[in-house]
Amino acid sequence: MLTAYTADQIRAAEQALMARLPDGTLMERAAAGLAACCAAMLGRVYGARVVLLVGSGDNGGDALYAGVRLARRGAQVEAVLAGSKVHEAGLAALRQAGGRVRGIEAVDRADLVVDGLVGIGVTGALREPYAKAVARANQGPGLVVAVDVPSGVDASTGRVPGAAIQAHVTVTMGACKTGLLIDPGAGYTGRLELVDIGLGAYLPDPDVAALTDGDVADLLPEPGAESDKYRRGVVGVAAGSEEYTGAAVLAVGGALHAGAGMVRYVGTAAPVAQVRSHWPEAVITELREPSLDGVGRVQAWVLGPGLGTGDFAHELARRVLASDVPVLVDADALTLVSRDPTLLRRSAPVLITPHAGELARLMRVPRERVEASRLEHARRAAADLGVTVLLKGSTTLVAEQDRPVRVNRTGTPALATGGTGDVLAGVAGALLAQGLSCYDAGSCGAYLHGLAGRLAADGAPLVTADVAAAIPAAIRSLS
Ligand SMILES: NC(=O)C1=CN([C@@H]2O[C@H](COP(=O)(O)OP(=O)(O)OC[C@H]3O[C@@H](n4cnc5c(N)ncnc54)[C@H](OP(=O)(O)O)[C@@H]3O)[C@@H](O)[C@H]2O)[C@@H](O)CC1
Ligand SMILES: [K+]
Repeated sequence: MLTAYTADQIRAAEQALMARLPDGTLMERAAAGLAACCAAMLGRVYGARVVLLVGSGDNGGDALYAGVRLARRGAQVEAVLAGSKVHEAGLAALRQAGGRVRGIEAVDRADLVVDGLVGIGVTGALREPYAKAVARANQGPGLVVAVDVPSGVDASTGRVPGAAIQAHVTVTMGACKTGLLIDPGAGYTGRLELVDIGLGAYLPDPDVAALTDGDVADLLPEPGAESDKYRRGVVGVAAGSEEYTGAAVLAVGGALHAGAGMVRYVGTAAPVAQVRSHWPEAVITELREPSLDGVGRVQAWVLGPGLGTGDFAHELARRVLASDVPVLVDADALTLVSRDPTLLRRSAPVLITPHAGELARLMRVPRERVEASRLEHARRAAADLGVTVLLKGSTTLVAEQDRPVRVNRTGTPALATGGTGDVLAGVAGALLAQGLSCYDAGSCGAYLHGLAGRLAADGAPLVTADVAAAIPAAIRSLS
């Protein structure tokens, strides 16, 4: 599990650790780790041109002391001092090691730019001259390594209120910061490298966490020898409509490939015909009325993809949500719920799976506000609605009250095509039916869906049906 922390949590841990160590020890450790990463990026240190962007705080200090180490190995190190003050001891050490102070034009001929403008101490949008320095470094020819956090990214939230460094690599000190995992900040981070400075024992419960292959393998249920279809979980799928038949096919496909013991599909004539021809193994009830009479037992429901938003869909949603099993609420069902919030008054668990626009509608805020502060809105929706929230996007978040928000890091831009959300709903619904909590089903579902998207795309555009088909390969790839 990759865990991440807010700036306040990091600062508290650093203070506790620093109290037990001689002055300067942590910065020395940070600089040593940073210099090693820079050397690895450069390949050959001797003769390389390294430009340090140095702000007025300790983030700049880290950059200066890393510069000292690189200068001692023969790099030509130049420091651009952007702040009103500078870490004086660090600058003196750099000068002594042969480093020079230069203007910002130095970045135009750098092999490597080390961004030490601001770290966890930033507040608000970058001021001048930092913002101009950032723009020039981003356009320059050199590789860019961010110290601790790309300057301009809020370490605690991932918000990017103005200019920000676009890093190839971010070398983060002690522990990962939340803002490096959450968009838009995650998009500025590049490859993430963690330098151990001994903070581990002083860290509290994480703010956010990202699952790894091993975590997901441990969380997924393993069908034992005695498993029958009921024990492996029966998932009900209420999706598709006369207008939208494909969503039903994709949601059922996602559920079947994610290990559901059985899928019971309910829908009207047109989607029923499609589901029947694609998935002969699905057990189908054709609906003339919005009723679940005679549908049989399920352990969880997937509700909403392509369902429509008329009276029929509303009544069917009401009946599904009146059941006493977990329900995953997606797509059109989210529209129904935002129009009629009483639908969510139930005691069994609910997992909602909105994208930013759908969450904005549910929370009655502008979409841009959700996009800019995804973490805050996912958390708030979970608390206000009393449900588990899976907020889709380039980094999908799963929020539940009093738990670290789970961030999914397996996503791929290839998945930004129509219908992939229907597959995800089926996958996560199948995991719910197999007994996973909303929190685990949502985060494992997003993880597998991302892996399957990568396998299905394999460097080329993908066909959505291939994502469902790649779920078993994604599960096999975990071990
Ligand atoms: N503590 C430790 O043990 C360890 C800490 N470590 C390192 O220290 C870093 C934290 O250092 P920090 O606390 O000095 O803050 P930091 O990120 O350098 O920024 C503060 C400066 O930024 C400025 N500034 C703020 N907002 C701004 C804006 N919008 N636009 C422009 N400027 C702005 C503000 O300037 P001022 O307003 O004072 O002019 C202030 O002086 C941390 O990320 C890690 O790299 C490691 O060595 C490990 C051990
Ligand atoms: K930085």
